[in-house]
Amino acid sequence: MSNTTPPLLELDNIECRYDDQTIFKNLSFAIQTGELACLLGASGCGKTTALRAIAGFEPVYQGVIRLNGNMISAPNQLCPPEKRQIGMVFQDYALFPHQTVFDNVAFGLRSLNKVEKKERVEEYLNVVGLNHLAQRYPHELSGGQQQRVALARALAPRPALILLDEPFSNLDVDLRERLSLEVRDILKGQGMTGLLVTHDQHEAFALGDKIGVMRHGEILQWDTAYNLYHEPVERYVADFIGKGSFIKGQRLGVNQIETELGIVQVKATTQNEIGYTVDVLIRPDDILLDPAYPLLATVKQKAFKGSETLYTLSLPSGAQIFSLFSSHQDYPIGAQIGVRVVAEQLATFPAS
Ligand SMILES: Nc1ncnc2c1ncn2[C@@H]1O[C@H](COP(=O)(O)OP(=O)(O)OP(=O)(O)O)[C@@H](O)[C@H]1O
Repeated sequence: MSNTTPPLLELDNIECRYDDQTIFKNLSFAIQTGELACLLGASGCGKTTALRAIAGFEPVYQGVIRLNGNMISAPNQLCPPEKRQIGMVFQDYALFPHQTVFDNVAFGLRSLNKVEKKERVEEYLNVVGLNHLAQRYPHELSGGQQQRVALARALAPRPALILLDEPFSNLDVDLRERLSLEVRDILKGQGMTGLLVTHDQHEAFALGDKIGVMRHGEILQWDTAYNLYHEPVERYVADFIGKGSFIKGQRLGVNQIETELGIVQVKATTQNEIGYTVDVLIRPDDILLDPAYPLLATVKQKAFKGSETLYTLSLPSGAQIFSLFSSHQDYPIGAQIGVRVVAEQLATFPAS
């Protein structure tokens, strides 16, 4: 999408507070039409507060929030939540327990007549694949089905934006991953723009086109899952996203580092001068098993993951790295195996 397209949602230097506690200052990001974005961060970093400010449940003390170019929040100016054209899906589903699935989805459709309402509810129950359960009550549904009803209810009024607040965290791990991919397909199928907040990176990876990693009310990196994983701009992001470890190296050139794993290619940076020691981020998938390679690593731990096994390997210096090998390549603890780096453009950080 061209940079000149105005974003559907724009947060411009937002500040939110609870009494005298500032949760964030100068929070800025934008979401383009049709994009699914995600705020990812540890508990307490301010994700839900940001979502509530966008929904109109929290005032802003500085900055402006715009939806479709229109100001919806500014200091002392708050467009009411029900007038924002924003749908919400909550962690606890928030379905009305004494209403059927049909009536739950019909909740936001008061402006439609009976026939239109029936058509609209059926359309969105169809979208989430639950038309056959229209007359059930929430307690007669599984957690995944309840969350699909909540999604249908949020989508039925055809909002401009949908906000999802940790929507899968009450579900078991398998279902969580399956449902997040399913919800992504549903939202993409509807051309919907969405913002998810979560502390679960797998959920964020499954759903988000763009992910903002937050810490203490600040977005450290707003990027694709691939870039957050392979090209983190901050050490915190490197640690927070995925598995990995750091090994020491000496800079030979702008994009070459000498390490005990050999000379590795890194992203060009002017961060450190030639000869300086840096920390190189090594992800498990950067390491290849190569029996012919002279560098031997010792197996310290192994965790069977089904199709792959995650090995913790110790290098001659004592530094530890992780590596994912096919589960057919089975090595006992204590075995010595040849390994080498296969990745290019590894990320480096000032030595700790
Ligand atoms: N209503 C409130 N009154 C006062 N402080 C609050 C209120 N809601 C949240 N906070 C505080 O604001 C900070 C940010 O909370 P927020 O819920 O936005 O974080 P979060 O990243 O969504 O965390 P979690 O993942 O645990 O939901 C926390 O320190 C929290 O204790």
